[in-house]
Amino acid sequence: MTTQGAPALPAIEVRGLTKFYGQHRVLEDIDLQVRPGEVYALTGPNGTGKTTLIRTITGLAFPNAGQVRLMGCDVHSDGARARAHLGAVVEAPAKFYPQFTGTQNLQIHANLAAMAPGSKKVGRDRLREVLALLELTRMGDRKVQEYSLGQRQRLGVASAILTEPKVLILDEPTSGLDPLGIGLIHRIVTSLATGGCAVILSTHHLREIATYAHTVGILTGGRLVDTVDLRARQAAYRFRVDDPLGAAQALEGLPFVRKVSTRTPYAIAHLGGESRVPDALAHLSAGGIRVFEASPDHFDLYEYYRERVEHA
Ligand SMILES: Nc1ncnc2c1ncn2[C@@H]1O[C@H](COP(=O)(O)OP(=O)(O)OP(=O)(O)O)[C@@H](O)[C@H]1O
Repeated sequence: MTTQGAPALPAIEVRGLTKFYGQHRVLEDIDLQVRPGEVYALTGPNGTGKTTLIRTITGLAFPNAGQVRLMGCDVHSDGARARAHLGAVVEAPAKFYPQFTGTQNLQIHANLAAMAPGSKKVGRDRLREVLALLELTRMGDRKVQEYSLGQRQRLGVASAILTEPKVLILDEPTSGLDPLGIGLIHRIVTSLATGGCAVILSTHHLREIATYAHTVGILTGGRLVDTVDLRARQAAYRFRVDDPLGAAQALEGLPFVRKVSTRTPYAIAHLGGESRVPDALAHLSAGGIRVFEASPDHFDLYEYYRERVEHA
């Protein structure tokens, strides 16, 4: 993700999105932005609107109010140009022609993608490359009807990344995958984001997502009730001390301390990084605070989510 100089413009921009099914409001005034290189995980209880939001962001469903822009193009009024930047799996597992092989299905997808304005041609090398990336080389010449659920799921991700999109949107990409398959998807998503791709994925796998997403959006009852910046949360350290309030006062205002709070018997400080821990300890000692323990204050996304959803 871009961290220096002017922040990159959002690759995905959702403003004031509201959607009804009949009288039922499924999405209410959703705003979100995802920058190039950012992984945004969308989570929330069953039936709260994640798939509807993803369908609307990808242009498959129309909102009653609001706007979605992909790389600056409106996905509903300028759909072909907006989707030229997009790779997506919106229904899991993705739909394929069961009587054709995995390679043939990817070729069909590549041919359709080539019709989009400004698209580049996908060669056979790229087909082989994505099959290898998703560990499907051995299955490439087999009919999709012979694929397991997990293999079909991986073929869906292969088709989504085939054209090297700038925006990748995946609805529950790891459902039905075994632990190694889940790890594989995470590695692929991370590597695409490192290359500048903006990613939205919906998931119920909170503990895994906490290890590599940058941002988590919590959707309940069709409202985005919280947006959690995971990197900011994970920069916290806790100090077990004899006087948590005194420790917080000693740390507050130091140039490398971004935020301080207390949770007896701890003072929690958001530092610029691990290298600042000795500096913090020196200041605590100079302030007459006795420190018994210093450690990273791991953010428990699952616990946070539970509280947030229960009190939404
Ligand atoms: N085509 C439709 N017509 C009418 N109601 C719909 C339609 N699709 C979804 N809904 C309703 O919209 C709400 C949100 O559904 P959605 O599938 O977006 O939830 P979700 O958060 O993705 O759920 P899950 O975690 O179970 O996949 C639900 O109440 C659902 O019944």
